[in-house]
Amino acid sequence: MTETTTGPPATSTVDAVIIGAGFSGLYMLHKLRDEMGLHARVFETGDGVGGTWYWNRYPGARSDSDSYIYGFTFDRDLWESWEWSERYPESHEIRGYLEHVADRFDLRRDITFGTRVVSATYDEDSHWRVVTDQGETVTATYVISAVGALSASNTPPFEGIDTFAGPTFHTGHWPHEGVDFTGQRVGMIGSGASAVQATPLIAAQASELTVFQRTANYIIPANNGPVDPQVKAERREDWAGIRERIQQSNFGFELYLQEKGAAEVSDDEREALLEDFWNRGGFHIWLGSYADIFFSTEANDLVRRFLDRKIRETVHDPATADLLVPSGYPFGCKRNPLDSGYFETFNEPHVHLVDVKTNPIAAITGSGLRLADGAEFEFDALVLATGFDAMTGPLNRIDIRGRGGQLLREKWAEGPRTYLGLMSHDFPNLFTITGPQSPSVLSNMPVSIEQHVDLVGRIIVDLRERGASEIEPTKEAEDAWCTYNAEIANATLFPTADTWYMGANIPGKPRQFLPNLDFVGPYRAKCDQIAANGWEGFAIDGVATPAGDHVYRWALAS
Ligand SMILES: Cc1cc2nc3c(=O)[nH]c(=O)nc-3n(C[C@H](O)[C@H](O)[C@H](O)COP(=O)(O)OP(=O)(O)OC[C@H]3O[C@@H](n4cnc5c(N)ncnc54)[C@H](O)[C@@H]3O)c2cc1C
Repeated sequence: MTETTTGPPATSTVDAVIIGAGFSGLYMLHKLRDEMGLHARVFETGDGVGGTWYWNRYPGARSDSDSYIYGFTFDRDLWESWEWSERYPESHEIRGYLEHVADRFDLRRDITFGTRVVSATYDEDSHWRVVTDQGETVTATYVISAVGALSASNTPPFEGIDTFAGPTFHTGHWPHEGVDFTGQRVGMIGSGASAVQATPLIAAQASELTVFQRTANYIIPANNGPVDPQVKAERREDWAGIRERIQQSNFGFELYLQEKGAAEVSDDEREALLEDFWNRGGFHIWLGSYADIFFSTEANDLVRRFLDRKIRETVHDPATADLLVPSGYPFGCKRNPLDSGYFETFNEPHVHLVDVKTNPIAAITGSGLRLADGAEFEFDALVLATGFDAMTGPLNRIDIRGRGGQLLREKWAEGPRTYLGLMSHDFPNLFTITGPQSPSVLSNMPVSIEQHVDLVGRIIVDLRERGASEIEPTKEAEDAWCTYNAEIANATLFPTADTWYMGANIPGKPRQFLPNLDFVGPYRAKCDQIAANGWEGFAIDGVATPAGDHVYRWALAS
Protein backbone atom coordinates (compact mmCIF):
# COMPACT_ATOMS: atom_id res chain seq x y z
CA MET A 1 0.00 0.00 0.00
CA THR A 2 1.40 3.43 -0.89
CA GLU A 3 0.66 6.02 1.75
CA THR A 4 -0.20 9.59 0.86
CA THR A 5 1.88 12.47 2.12
CA THR A 6 1.23 16.16 1.96
CA GLY A 7 3.96 18.27 0.36
CA PRO A 8 6.30 19.55 3.07
CA PRO A 9 7.93 22.97 3.06
CA ALA A 10 11.63 23.03 2.09
CA THR A 11 12.69 24.08 5.61
CA SER A 12 10.79 23.88 8.86
CA THR A 13 11.30 23.79 12.61
CA VAL A 14 9.86 21.14 14.90
CA ASP A 15 10.46 19.96 18.43
CA ALA A 16 11.53 16.50 17.35
CA VAL A 17 12.46 14.53 14.26
CA ILE A 18 11.92 10.79 14.46
CA ILE A 19 13.68 8.58 11.91
CA GLY A 20 11.72 5.45 10.98
CA ALA A 21 8.06 4.37 11.11
CA GLY A 22 8.15 0.86 12.53
CA PHE A 23 7.08 -0.04 16.07
CA SER A 24 9.55 2.47 17.53
CA GLY A 25 8.77 5.47 15.37
CA LEU A 26 5.00 5.02 15.64
CA TYR A 27 4.94 4.85 19.42
CA MET A 28 7.50 7.67 19.71
CA LEU A 29 5.32 9.93 17.57
CA HIS A 30 2.24 9.09 19.61
CA LYS A 31 4.14 9.74 22.85
CA LEU A 32 5.60 13.10 21.80
CA ARG A 33 2.64 14.45 19.89
CA ASP A 34 -0.44 13.03 21.58
CA GLU A 35 0.74 12.58 25.16
CA MET A 36 3.24 15.46 25.45
CA GLY A 37 1.89 18.00 22.96
CA LEU A 38 5.14 18.41 21.01
CA HIS A 39 5.47 19.05 17.32
CA ALA A 40 7.15 15.97 15.91
CA ARG A 41 7.75 14.68 12.41
CA VAL A 42 8.68 11.22 11.23
CA PHE A 43 10.68 10.43 8.11
CA GLU A 44 10.47 6.93 6.67
CA THR A 45 12.31 5.50 3.66
CA GLY A 46 9.51 3.09 2.87
CA ASP A 47 6.16 4.04 1.39
CA GLY A 48 4.20 2.80 4.38
CA VAL A 49 4.39 2.05 8.08
CA GLY A 50 5.66 -1.26 9.46
CA GLY A 51 9.46 -1.07 9.42
CA THR A 52 10.76 -4.65 9.45
CA TRP A 53 7.34 -5.85 8.34
CA TYR A 54 7.11 -3.35 5.51
CA TRP A 55 10.34 -4.69 4.00
CA ASN A 56 10.50 -8.37 4.96
CA ARG A 57 7.79 -10.01 2.86
CA TYR A 58 9.64 -13.19 1.85
CA PRO A 59 7.69 -16.45 1.90
CA GLY A 60 7.22 -17.60 5.49
CA ALA A 61 8.27 -14.25 7.02
CA ARG A 62 6.77 -14.08 10.47
CA SER A 63 7.60 -13.18 14.03
CA ASP A 64 9.22 -15.78 16.27
CA SER A 65 7.72 -13.99 19.25
CA ASP A 66 4.31 -15.26 20.24
CA SER A 67 1.69 -12.99 18.75
CA TYR A 68 0.01 -12.06 22.05
CA ILE A 69 3.20 -10.33 23.22
CA TYR A 70 4.42 -9.12 19.83
CA GLY A 71 2.61 -5.81 20.03
CA PHE A 72 2.15 -2.74 22.17
CA THR A 73 0.90 -2.94 25.74
CA PHE A 74 0.88 0.79 26.53
CA ASP A 75 -2.85 1.12 25.81
CA ARG A 76 -5.39 -1.39 27.07
CA ASP A 77 -7.98 -0.41 24.46
CA LEU A 78 -5.45 -0.95 21.70
CA TRP A 79 -4.56 -4.34 23.22
CA GLU A 80 -8.22 -5.35 23.20
CA SER A 81 -8.85 -3.97 19.73
CA TRP A 82 -6.67 -6.48 17.91
CA GLU A 83 -6.90 -10.23 17.53
CA TRP A 84 -4.08 -12.32 16.06
CA SER A 85 -4.91 -15.29 13.88
CA GLU A 86 -2.09 -17.64 14.92
CA ARG A 87 0.55 -18.30 17.54
CA TYR A 88 3.15 -16.45 15.41
CA PRO A 89 1.89 -13.66 13.16
CA GLU A 90 2.90 -13.55 9.52
CA SER A 91 4.60 -10.46 8.14
CA HIS A 92 1.45 -9.11 6.47
CA GLU A 93 -0.53 -9.51 9.69
CA ILE A 94 2.04 -7.56 11.72
CA ARG A 95 2.06 -4.90 9.02
CA GLY A 96 -1.74 -4.84 9.28
CA TYR A 97 -1.45 -4.42 13.04
CA LEU A 98 0.92 -1.46 12.68
CA GLU A 99 -1.36 0.10 10.05
CA HIS A 100 -4.18 -0.31 12.57
CA VAL A 101 -2.03 1.49 15.18
CA ALA A 102 -1.29 4.30 12.70
CA ASP A 103 -5.01 4.64 11.90
CA ARG A 104 -6.14 4.48 15.49
CA PHE A 105 -3.86 7.33 16.58
CA ASP A 106 -4.02 9.20 13.26
CA LEU A 107 -0.24 9.03 12.96
CA ARG A 108 0.23 9.22 9.19
CA ARG A 109 -0.40 12.95 9.00
CA ASP A 110 2.99 13.55 10.65
CA ILE A 111 4.91 10.91 8.73
CA THR A 112 6.68 11.69 5.49
CA PHE A 113 7.04 8.47 3.53
CA GLY A 114 9.41 7.64 0.71
CA THR A 115 11.97 9.88 2.37
CA ARG A 116 15.34 8.89 3.78
CA VAL A 117 17.19 10.96 6.31
CA VAL A 118 20.70 11.39 4.92
CA SER A 119 22.23 13.58 7.60
CA ALA A 120 21.64 15.03 11.04
CA THR A 121 24.02 17.74 12.19
CA TYR A 122 24.19 19.23 15.66
CA ASP A 123 24.54 23.01 15.64
CA GLU A 124 26.13 24.43 18.75
CA ASP A 125 22.86 26.27 19.58
CA SER A 126 21.33 23.04 20.90
CA HIS A 127 19.55 22.25 17.65
CA TRP A 128 19.85 19.55 15.04
CA ARG A 129 19.65 20.12 11.31
CA VAL A 130 18.14 17.10 9.60
CA VAL A 131 18.41 16.74 5.83
CA THR A 132 16.47 14.25 3.71
CA ASP A 133 17.14 12.74 0.31
CA GLN A 134 14.17 14.77 -0.97
CA GLY A 135 16.07 17.99 -0.28
CA GLU A 136 14.10 18.99 2.79
CA THR A 137 15.85 20.46 5.85
CA VAL A 138 14.21 20.37 9.26
CA THR A 139 15.53 21.96 12.42
CA ALA A 140 14.73 20.10 15.62
CA THR A 141 15.59 20.22 19.31
CA TYR A 142 15.56 16.43 19.59
CA VAL A 143 16.41 13.72 17.09
CA ILE A 144 15.16 10.26 17.86
CA SER A 145 16.49 7.37 15.89
CA ALA A 146 13.84 4.71 15.39
CA VAL A 147 15.82 3.17 12.53
CA GLY A 148 15.62 -0.38 13.92
CA ALA A 149 18.32 -2.83 14.88
CA LEU A 150 17.81 -5.07 11.85
CA SER A 151 16.93 -2.73 9.00
CA ALA A 152 20.22 -2.31 7.13
CA SER A 153 20.24 -5.32 4.85
CA ASN A 154 23.57 -6.94 4.10
CA THR A 155 24.60 -7.98 0.61
CA PRO A 156 28.03 -9.61 0.84
CA PRO A 157 30.51 -8.17 -1.65
CA PHE A 158 30.59 -11.28 -3.84
CA GLU A 159 32.63 -10.89 -6.98
CA GLY A 160 30.26 -10.55 -9.92
CA ILE A 161 27.22 -9.86 -7.73
CA ASP A 162 25.69 -7.68 -10.48
CA THR A 163 26.33 -10.10 -13.31
CA PHE A 164 23.64 -12.70 -12.59
CA ALA A 165 21.25 -12.63 -15.55
CA GLY A 166 18.15 -13.75 -13.63
CA PRO A 167 16.34 -11.93 -10.85
CA THR A 168 18.03 -11.53 -7.45
CA PHE A 169 15.92 -11.08 -4.31
CA HIS A 170 17.11 -10.05 -0.86
CA THR A 171 14.84 -11.39 1.87
CA GLY A 172 14.98 -8.00 3.58
CA HIS A 173 13.74 -6.20 0.44
CA TRP A 174 11.19 -8.62 -0.91
CA PRO A 175 8.99 -7.42 -3.82
CA HIS A 176 5.58 -6.36 -2.55
CA GLU A 177 3.77 -8.28 -5.27
CA GLY A 178 5.48 -11.52 -4.19
CA VAL A 179 7.55 -13.90 -6.29
CA ASP A 180 6.40 -17.06 -8.04
CA PHE A 181 9.22 -19.62 -8.19
CA THR A 182 7.10 -22.33 -9.82
CA GLY A 183 9.23 -24.56 -12.00
CA GLN A 184 12.38 -22.51 -11.39
CA ARG A 185 15.84 -23.52 -10.25
CA VAL A 186 16.51 -21.36 -7.21
CA GLY A 187 19.79 -20.73 -5.43
CA MET A 188 19.59 -19.37 -1.90
CA ILE A 189 22.63 -17.98 -0.11
CA GLY A 190 22.35 -18.02 3.66
CA SER A 191 20.86 -20.29 6.29
CA GLY A 192 19.92 -17.98 9.16
CA ALA A 193 16.48 -17.18 10.56
CA SER A 194 15.03 -15.76 7.31
CA ALA A 195 16.32 -18.68 5.23
CA VAL A 196 14.91 -21.14 7.76
CA GLN A 197 11.47 -19.58 7.37
CA ALA A 198 11.63 -19.25 3.58
CA THR A 199 13.17 -22.61 2.60
CA PRO A 200 10.12 -24.90 2.98
CA LEU A 201 7.87 -22.51 1.04
CA ILE A 202 10.32 -21.79 -1.78
CA ALA A 203 11.02 -25.54 -2.02
CA ALA A 204 7.29 -26.17 -2.43
CA GLN A 205 7.32 -24.11 -5.66
CA ALA A 206 10.81 -24.50 -7.12
CA SER A 207 11.87 -27.33 -9.41
CA GLU A 208 15.29 -27.29 -7.67
CA LEU A 209 16.36 -25.43 -4.56
CA THR A 210 20.01 -25.27 -3.55
CA VAL A 211 20.81 -23.72 -0.18
CA PHE A 212 24.38 -22.45 0.28
CA GLN A 213 25.20 -22.70 3.97
CA ARG A 214 28.14 -21.09 5.75
CA THR A 215 27.03 -21.79 9.32
CA ALA A 216 24.60 -24.48 10.46
CA ASN A 217 22.05 -23.35 13.04
CA TYR A 218 20.44 -24.81 16.10
CA ILE A 219 16.81 -24.64 15.04
CA ILE A 220 13.78 -25.44 17.14
CA PRO A 221 10.25 -26.14 15.90
CA ALA A 222 7.96 -23.12 15.99
CA ASN A 223 4.92 -25.33 16.52
CA ASN A 224 2.77 -22.68 14.88
CA GLY A 225 -0.98 -22.91 14.65
CA PRO A 226 -4.20 -21.42 15.92
CA VAL A 227 -4.35 -20.53 19.60
CA ASP A 228 -7.04 -22.13 21.81
CA PRO A 229 -9.91 -19.57 22.03
CA GLN A 230 -10.03 -20.05 25.79
CA VAL A 231 -6.34 -19.14 26.11
CA LYS A 232 -6.88 -16.16 23.83
CA ALA A 233 -9.76 -14.94 25.97
CA GLU A 234 -7.73 -15.31 29.17
CA ARG A 235 -4.85 -13.36 27.67
CA ARG A 236 -7.14 -10.62 26.49
CA GLU A 237 -8.39 -10.21 30.05
CA ASP A 238 -4.92 -10.41 31.56
CA TRP A 239 -3.52 -7.29 29.92
CA ALA A 240 -2.12 -5.84 33.17
CA GLY A 241 -0.61 -9.13 34.33
CA ILE A 242 1.03 -9.92 31.01
CA ARG A 243 2.36 -6.37 30.68
CA GLU A 244 3.86 -6.52 34.16
CA ARG A 245 5.39 -9.96 33.66
CA ILE A 246 7.02 -9.29 30.30
CA GLN A 247 8.38 -5.95 31.52
CA GLN A 248 9.99 -7.63 34.52
CA SER A 249 11.18 -10.73 32.64
CA ASN A 250 14.66 -11.43 31.36
CA PHE A 251 13.83 -11.42 27.67
CA GLY A 252 10.42 -9.78 27.28
CA PHE A 253 8.71 -13.17 27.08
CA GLU A 254 6.82 -15.18 29.67
CA LEU A 255 9.81 -17.51 29.83
CA TYR A 256 11.89 -18.07 32.92
CA LEU A 257 15.26 -19.79 33.24
CA GLN A 258 15.25 -22.93 35.42
CA GLU A 259 16.61 -22.65 38.93
CA LYS A 260 19.07 -25.47 38.39
CA GLY A 261 21.59 -25.66 35.60
CA ALA A 262 21.78 -28.28 32.85
CA ALA A 263 24.83 -29.77 34.54
CA GLU A 264 23.09 -29.93 37.92
CA VAL A 265 20.17 -32.17 36.98
CA SER A 266 20.10 -35.85 36.09
CA ASP A 267 20.20 -36.96 32.47
CA ASP A 268 16.60 -38.18 32.73
CA GLU A 269 15.34 -34.93 34.20
CA ARG A 270 17.14 -32.85 31.57
CA GLU A 271 15.95 -35.08 28.75
CA ALA A 272 12.33 -34.85 29.92
CA LEU A 273 12.45 -31.05 30.15
CA LEU A 274 14.10 -30.61 26.77
CA GLU A 275 11.65 -33.02 25.12
CA ASP A 276 8.72 -31.15 26.66
CA PHE A 277 10.11 -27.80 25.53
CA TRP A 278 10.91 -29.15 22.06
CA ASN A 279 7.30 -30.26 21.68
CA ARG A 280 5.93 -26.94 22.91
CA GLY A 281 8.03 -25.15 20.30
CA GLY A 282 9.28 -21.58 20.41
CA PHE A 283 12.09 -20.15 22.48
CA HIS A 284 11.60 -22.34 25.59
CA ILE A 285 14.86 -24.26 25.13
CA TRP A 286 16.80 -21.10 24.33
CA LEU A 287 15.42 -18.59 26.84
CA GLY A 288 13.54 -20.74 29.32
CA SER A 289 15.79 -23.70 30.06
CA TYR A 290 19.17 -23.63 31.77
CA ALA A 291 21.13 -20.47 32.61
CA ASP A 292 24.44 -22.33 32.72
CA ILE A 293 24.30 -23.00 28.95
CA PHE A 294 25.36 -19.34 28.52
CA PHE A 295 28.39 -19.75 30.78
CA SER A 296 29.63 -23.31 30.70
CA THR A 297 30.73 -25.30 27.66
CA GLU A 298 30.06 -28.49 29.56
CA ALA A 299 26.45 -27.49 30.33
CA ASN A 300 25.99 -26.21 26.80
CA ASP A 301 27.18 -29.51 25.34
CA LEU A 302 24.48 -31.37 27.28
CA VAL A 303 21.77 -29.37 25.48
CA ARG A 304 23.62 -29.44 22.17
CA ARG A 305 23.67 -33.22 22.21
CA PHE A 306 19.88 -33.27 22.48
CA LEU A 307 19.51 -30.84 19.57
CA ASP A 308 22.06 -32.67 17.43
CA ARG A 309 20.13 -35.88 17.91
CA LYS A 310 16.89 -34.21 16.81
CA ILE A 311 18.51 -33.11 13.55
CA ARG A 312 19.89 -36.58 12.84
CA GLU A 313 16.50 -38.16 13.59
CA THR A 314 14.83 -35.85 11.07
CA VAL A 315 17.28 -35.68 8.16
CA HIS A 316 17.53 -38.97 6.25
CA ASP A 317 20.80 -38.48 4.36
CA PRO A 318 23.67 -38.78 6.87
CA ALA A 319 25.98 -36.51 4.85
CA THR A 320 23.33 -33.77 4.74
CA ALA A 321 22.63 -34.26 8.45
CA ASP A 322 26.36 -33.89 9.15
CA LEU A 323 26.27 -30.51 7.45
CA LEU A 324 23.11 -29.42 9.26
CA VAL A 325 24.43 -30.27 12.72
CA PRO A 326 26.10 -27.11 14.04
CA SER A 327 29.65 -27.30 15.24
CA GLY A 328 32.26 -24.97 16.59
CA TYR A 329 30.04 -22.69 18.65
CA PRO A 330 27.72 -23.05 21.63
CA PHE A 331 23.95 -23.30 21.43
CA GLY A 332 22.15 -20.09 22.34
CA CYS A 333 24.92 -17.67 21.43
CA LYS A 334 23.57 -17.19 17.92
CA ARG A 335 20.00 -16.07 17.12
CA ASN A 336 17.90 -19.20 17.50
CA PRO A 337 15.71 -19.61 14.40
CA LEU A 338 12.34 -21.32 14.71
CA ASP A 339 11.23 -23.57 11.89
CA SER A 340 8.17 -25.06 10.29
CA GLY A 341 9.65 -28.03 8.45
CA TYR A 342 13.13 -26.71 7.59
CA PHE A 343 15.07 -29.91 8.28
CA GLU A 344 12.36 -32.07 6.66
CA THR A 345 12.70 -30.04 3.46
CA PHE A 346 16.20 -31.45 2.94
CA ASN A 347 14.67 -34.94 2.63
CA GLU A 348 13.07 -33.87 -0.64
CA PRO A 349 15.00 -34.98 -3.72
CA HIS A 350 14.95 -31.56 -5.39
CA VAL A 351 16.41 -29.73 -2.35
CA HIS A 352 20.18 -29.61 -1.93
CA LEU A 353 22.53 -28.27 0.71
CA VAL A 354 26.00 -26.99 -0.16
CA ASP A 355 28.63 -26.15 2.43
CA VAL A 356 30.30 -22.84 1.63
CA LYS A 357 32.33 -22.65 4.80
CA THR A 358 34.99 -25.08 3.65
CA ASN A 359 34.44 -24.29 -0.04
CA PRO A 360 33.42 -20.61 -0.20
CA ILE A 361 31.55 -18.83 -2.95
CA ALA A 362 34.21 -17.49 -5.35
CA ALA A 363 31.89 -15.48 -7.60
CA ILE A 364 28.36 -14.94 -8.75
CA THR A 365 28.21 -15.66 -12.48
CA GLY A 366 25.81 -14.81 -15.27
CA SER A 367 24.05 -18.15 -14.83
CA GLY A 368 24.50 -18.86 -11.11
CA LEU A 369 27.57 -19.08 -8.95
CA ARG A 370 31.00 -20.65 -8.72
CA LEU A 371 32.68 -22.06 -5.64
CA ALA A 372 36.35 -21.82 -4.73
CA ASP A 373 37.01 -25.35 -6.01
CA GLY A 374 35.58 -24.41 -9.40
CA ALA A 375 32.19 -26.15 -9.01
CA GLU A 376 29.52 -24.28 -10.99
CA PHE A 377 25.80 -24.02 -10.15
CA GLU A 378 23.09 -22.70 -12.45
CA PHE A 379 19.84 -21.05 -11.40
CA ASP A 380 16.89 -19.13 -12.77
CA ALA A 381 16.61 -16.99 -9.61
CA LEU A 382 18.90 -16.10 -6.75
CA VAL A 383 17.76 -15.41 -3.18
CA LEU A 384 20.05 -13.59 -0.79
CA ALA A 385 19.13 -14.52 2.78
CA THR A 386 22.27 -12.79 3.95
CA GLY A 387 20.91 -10.85 6.89
CA PHE A 388 21.70 -7.43 8.22
CA ASP A 389 24.43 -5.09 9.33
CA ALA A 390 22.89 -5.30 12.77
CA MET A 391 22.40 -2.56 15.31
CA THR A 392 25.09 -0.09 14.22
CA GLY A 393 24.45 -0.45 10.45
CA PRO A 394 21.29 1.70 10.14
CA LEU A 395 22.83 4.50 12.23
CA ASN A 396 26.18 4.40 10.48
CA ARG A 397 24.46 4.79 7.12
CA ILE A 398 23.33 8.29 8.14
CA ASP A 399 25.83 11.18 8.38
CA ILE A 400 25.22 11.98 12.03
CA ARG A 401 27.50 14.77 13.23
CA GLY A 402 27.69 15.84 16.85
CA ARG A 403 29.80 18.48 18.58
CA GLY A 404 32.67 19.83 16.50
CA GLY A 405 31.36 18.07 13.40
CA GLN A 406 32.33 14.65 14.77
CA LEU A 407 30.79 11.81 12.75
CA LEU A 408 29.04 9.16 14.81
CA ARG A 409 30.34 6.34 12.60
CA GLU A 410 33.90 7.64 13.09
CA LYS A 411 33.41 7.78 16.83
CA TRP A 412 32.13 4.19 16.56
CA ALA A 413 34.90 3.01 14.22
CA GLU A 414 36.14 0.54 16.87
CA GLY A 415 32.61 -0.33 17.94
CA PRO A 416 29.63 1.55 19.36
CA ARG A 417 30.17 3.84 22.34
CA THR A 418 27.02 4.70 24.23
CA TYR A 419 25.54 5.10 27.65
CA LEU A 420 22.67 2.63 28.19
CA GLY A 421 22.51 2.13 24.41
CA LEU A 422 20.36 5.26 24.39
CA MET A 423 22.72 8.20 23.91
CA SER A 424 26.31 8.93 22.97
CA HIS A 425 28.58 11.58 24.47
CA ASP A 426 29.04 14.68 22.26
CA PHE A 427 25.71 13.95 20.53
CA PRO A 428 23.30 15.92 22.77
CA ASN A 429 19.56 15.32 22.46
CA LEU A 430 20.09 12.40 20.06
CA PHE A 431 18.34 9.27 21.30
CA THR A 432 18.71 5.78 19.83
CA ILE A 433 15.73 3.52 20.48
CA THR A 434 16.94 -0.07 20.95
CA GLY A 435 20.42 1.16 20.10
CA PRO A 436 23.58 -0.92 20.41
CA GLN A 437 24.54 -1.65 24.03
CA SER A 438 20.89 -1.88 25.09
CA PRO A 439 19.07 -5.24 25.52
CA SER A 440 17.36 -4.72 22.14
CA VAL A 441 17.82 -7.79 19.93
CA LEU A 442 18.14 -10.09 22.95
CA SER A 443 14.52 -9.45 23.80
CA ASN A 444 11.02 -9.58 22.50
CA MET A 445 11.55 -6.19 20.97
CA PRO A 446 8.23 -4.38 21.44
CA VAL A 447 8.87 -4.61 25.20
CA SER A 448 12.28 -2.97 24.85
CA ILE A 449 10.91 -0.43 22.39
CA GLU A 450 8.15 0.66 24.76
CA GLN A 451 10.66 1.00 27.58
CA HIS A 452 13.01 3.18 25.53
CA VAL A 453 10.21 5.33 24.13
CA ASP A 454 8.82 5.88 27.64
CA LEU A 455 12.32 6.72 28.88
CA VAL A 456 12.95 9.25 26.11
CA GLY A 457 9.56 10.77 26.90
CA ARG A 458 10.47 11.08 30.58
CA ILE A 459 13.80 12.69 29.77
CA ILE A 460 12.22 15.27 27.49
CA VAL A 461 9.44 16.07 29.98
CA ASP A 462 12.05 16.57 32.66
CA LEU A 463 14.23 18.79 30.47
CA ARG A 464 11.27 20.97 29.64
CA GLU A 465 10.13 21.21 33.25
CA ARG A 466 13.62 22.35 34.22
CA GLY A 467 13.78 24.74 31.30
CA ALA A 468 16.93 22.91 30.19
CA SER A 469 18.11 22.81 26.59
CA GLU A 470 20.11 19.65 26.32
CA ILE A 471 21.18 16.36 27.77
CA GLU A 472 24.00 13.99 26.98
CA PRO A 473 25.87 11.25 28.80
CA THR A 474 29.15 12.14 30.45
CA LYS A 475 32.28 10.66 28.90
CA GLU A 476 32.99 8.88 32.20
CA ALA A 477 29.58 7.19 32.25
CA GLU A 478 29.88 6.19 28.61
CA ASP A 479 33.40 4.79 29.04
CA ALA A 480 32.26 2.84 32.09
CA TRP A 481 29.16 1.51 30.27
CA CYS A 482 31.34 0.29 27.37
CA THR A 483 33.76 -1.42 29.76
CA TYR A 484 30.88 -2.94 31.74
CA ASN A 485 29.20 -4.27 28.60
CA ALA A 486 32.42 -5.90 27.41
CA GLU A 487 33.06 -7.43 30.83
CA ILE A 488 29.65 -9.00 31.21
CA ALA A 489 29.68 -10.28 27.64
CA ASN A 490 33.11 -11.80 28.24
CA ALA A 491 31.75 -13.60 31.30
CA THR A 492 29.47 -15.57 28.94
CA LEU A 493 30.00 -17.80 25.91
CA PHE A 494 28.43 -15.23 23.53
CA PRO A 495 31.75 -13.82 22.27
CA THR A 496 32.98 -17.31 21.33
CA ALA A 497 30.55 -17.48 18.38
CA ASP A 498 30.96 -15.70 15.04
CA THR A 499 27.55 -14.07 14.94
CA TRP A 500 25.89 -10.83 13.97
CA TYR A 501 25.64 -10.12 17.69
CA MET A 502 29.46 -9.86 17.44
CA GLY A 503 29.46 -8.02 14.11
CA ALA A 504 31.16 -11.08 12.62
CA ASN A 505 28.89 -11.31 9.55
CA ILE A 506 30.15 -8.02 8.09
CA PRO A 507 33.71 -7.94 6.72
CA GLY A 508 35.75 -5.31 8.56
CA LYS A 509 33.16 -4.67 11.26
CA PRO A 510 34.82 -4.44 14.68
CA ARG A 511 34.35 -7.58 16.72
CA GLN A 512 32.35 -6.46 19.70
CA PHE A 513 29.30 -7.89 21.42
CA LEU A 514 26.59 -5.43 20.38
CA PRO A 515 23.61 -5.90 22.70
CA ASN A 516 23.66 -5.35 26.45
CA LEU A 517 23.29 -8.40 28.70
CA ASP A 518 21.50 -6.82 31.66
CA PHE A 519 18.28 -8.27 30.27
CA VAL A 520 14.93 -6.56 30.09
CA GLY A 521 13.70 -6.41 33.69
CA PRO A 522 16.99 -5.55 35.41
CA TYR A 523 17.86 -3.02 32.67
CA ARG A 524 14.48 -1.34 33.16
CA ALA A 525 15.04 -1.20 36.94
CA LYS A 526 18.48 0.29 36.37
CA CYS A 527 17.11 3.00 34.07
CA ASP A 528 14.35 3.78 36.57
CA GLN A 529 16.87 4.21 39.33
CA ILE A 530 19.09 6.38 37.13
CA ALA A 531 16.06 8.61 36.53
CA ALA A 532 15.04 8.66 40.20
CA ASN A 533 18.57 9.71 41.15
CA GLY A 534 18.42 12.76 38.86
CA TRP A 535 19.69 11.20 35.62
CA GLU A 536 22.91 9.66 36.86
CA GLY A 537 25.62 9.54 34.24
CA PHE A 538 24.10 12.40 32.26
CA ALA A 539 24.96 16.08 31.99
CA ILE A 540 22.04 18.48 31.65
CA ASP A 541 23.08 21.83 30.24
CA GLY A 542 26.64 20.92 31.20
CA VAL A 543 25.86 19.97 34.81
CA ALA A 544 26.78 16.34 35.37
CA THR A 545 25.39 13.82 37.85
CA PRO A 546 27.90 11.00 38.37
CA ALA A 547 26.62 7.46 37.95
CA GLY A 548 26.58 5.25 41.04
CA ASP A 549 28.10 1.77 41.19
CA HIS A 550 24.71 0.14 40.72
CA VAL A 551 24.74 1.19 37.05
CA TYR A 552 27.65 -1.16 36.42
CA ARG A 553 26.46 -4.03 38.59
CA TRP A 554 25.20 -7.14 36.84
CA ALA A 555 21.98 -8.55 38.30
CA LEU A 556 22.75 -11.96 36.77
CA ALA A 557 25.95 -12.23 38.79
CA SER A 558 24.08 -12.09 42.10
C1 LIG B 1 12.95 -11.17 9.56
C2 LIG B 1 12.89 -10.58 10.92
C3 LIG B 1 12.22 -11.25 11.93
C4 LIG B 1 12.14 -10.69 13.20
N1 LIG B 1 11.49 -11.39 14.17
C5 LIG B 1 11.40 -10.85 15.40
C6 LIG B 1 10.74 -11.53 16.46
O1 LIG B 1 10.27 -12.65 16.30
N2 LIG B 1 10.65 -10.93 17.67
C7 LIG B 1 11.18 -9.70 17.90
O2 LIG B 1 11.06 -9.20 19.01
N3 LIG B 1 11.81 -9.04 16.93
C8 LIG B 1 11.94 -9.58 15.70
N4 LIG B 1 12.61 -8.90 14.73
C9 LIG B 1 13.18 -7.60 15.04
C10 LIG B 1 12.26 -6.46 14.55
O3 LIG B 1 13.07 -5.62 13.79
C11 LIG B 1 11.65 -5.74 15.74
O4 LIG B 1 10.82 -6.64 16.46
C12 LIG B 1 10.80 -4.50 15.40
O5 LIG B 1 10.06 -4.67 14.25
C13 LIG B 1 11.70 -3.27 15.29
O6 LIG B 1 10.93 -2.13 15.14
P1 LIG B 1 11.65 -0.72 14.93
O7 LIG B 1 10.58 0.26 14.67
O8 LIG B 1 12.55 -0.46 16.06
O9 LIG B 1 12.58 -0.91 13.68
P2 LIG B 1 12.19 -1.34 12.18
O10 LIG B 1 10.96 -2.14 12.17
O11 LIG B 1 13.41 -1.94 11.61
O12 LIG B 1 11.88 0.04 11.48
C14 LIG B 1 12.88 0.96 11.20
C15 LIG B 1 12.41 1.82 10.05
O13 LIG B 1 13.35 2.87 9.92
C16 LIG B 1 13.46 3.18 8.55
N5 LIG B 1 14.75 3.86 8.35
C17 LIG B 1 15.99 3.40 8.61
N6 LIG B 1 16.92 4.32 8.29
C18 LIG B 1 16.23 5.39 7.83
C19 LIG B 1 16.62 6.66 7.34
N7 LIG B 1 17.92 7.02 7.27
N8 LIG B 1 15.66 7.53 6.94
C20 LIG B 1 14.34 7.18 7.01
N9 LIG B 1 13.91 5.98 7.45
C21 LIG B 1 14.86 5.10 7.86
C22 LIG B 1 13.43 1.84 7.87
O14 LIG B 1 13.01 1.97 6.52
C23 LIG B 1 12.41 1.09 8.71
O15 LIG B 1 11.14 1.14 8.14
C24 LIG B 1 12.74 -9.44 13.46
C25 LIG B 1 13.43 -8.79 12.45
C26 LIG B 1 13.51 -9.35 11.20
C27 LIG B 1 14.27 -8.61 10.14
